[in-house]
Amino acid sequence: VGEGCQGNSIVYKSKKAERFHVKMGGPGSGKGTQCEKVVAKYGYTHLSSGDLLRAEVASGSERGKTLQAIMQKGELVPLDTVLDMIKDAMIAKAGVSKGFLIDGYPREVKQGEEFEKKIGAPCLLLYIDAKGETMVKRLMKRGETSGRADDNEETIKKRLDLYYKATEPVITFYTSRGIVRKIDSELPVDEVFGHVAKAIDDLK
Ligand SMILES: Nc1ccn([C@@H]2O[C@H](COP(=O)(O)OP(=O)(O)OP(=O)(O)O)[C@@H](O)[C@H]2O)c(=O)n1
Ligand SMILES: Nc1nc2c(ncn2[C@@H]2O[C@H](COP(=O)(O)OP(=O)(O)O)[C@@H](O)[C@H]2O)c(=O)[nH]1
Ligand SMILES: [Mg+2]
Repeated sequence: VGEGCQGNSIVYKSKKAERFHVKMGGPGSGKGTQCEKVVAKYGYTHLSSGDLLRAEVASGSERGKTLQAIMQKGELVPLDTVLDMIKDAMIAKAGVSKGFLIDGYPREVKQGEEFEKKIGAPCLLLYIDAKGETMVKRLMKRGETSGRADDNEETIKKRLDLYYKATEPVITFYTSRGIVRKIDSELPVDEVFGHVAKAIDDLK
């Protein structure tokens, strides 16, 4: 789609001057919560790779069954599957979107490289940072009502391990490009959002 700029949230800028923001951070750090607020204020299109995958599972398709087994174990779905879903969702909105907010992708450095080859380079990565113990506490609480098969103690531990091993290096990768804004997510939701909004406004 485009060319341009930088990702735990990443903002991409395309040839058409659309913007692509990427939001990253560990499971339960508050990405989804902050994305909703960004959508309300800036009107960007929110693409959560996890939500796209869960929609495929909910459809009951054969592919969804395979995905569910991977997600229940807290492992990563193959790169091409997620990238194709994001790309299709972006193409569907390309004409009408003010910009894209990509949540929970890339999960590993290789995914980031493929995203740039097929879609474009981001110009802002919002890194929503919370402590491991905070993320576990939030996810256990969310699990009381989320109905998500992966919000249980055993899978949460695996998701966190994989986050530190595979996903944190993505942040290091984009830090070297100077597009990362680290946001402290231990603060109350509205204060976190104040910092998120400032990072986005600073791009303008
Ligand atoms: N790019 C992605 C996004 C998600 N997943 C799979 O979907 C699960 C849930 O992803 P997501 O909804 O992004 O959850 P988390 O970031 O772990 O937590 P949260 O919903 O709280 O953001 C992951 O554990 C993983 O199995 C994946 O493989 N690749
Ligand atoms: N105390 C507190 N809780 C939060 C904050 N952000 C999110 N949460 C809660 O933490 C849980 C995980 O948040 P979510 O947005 O789903 O995180 P994600 O996994 O990164 O997408 C939810 O139950 C939220 O209500 C925050 O800034 N402060
Ligand atoms: Mg989420």
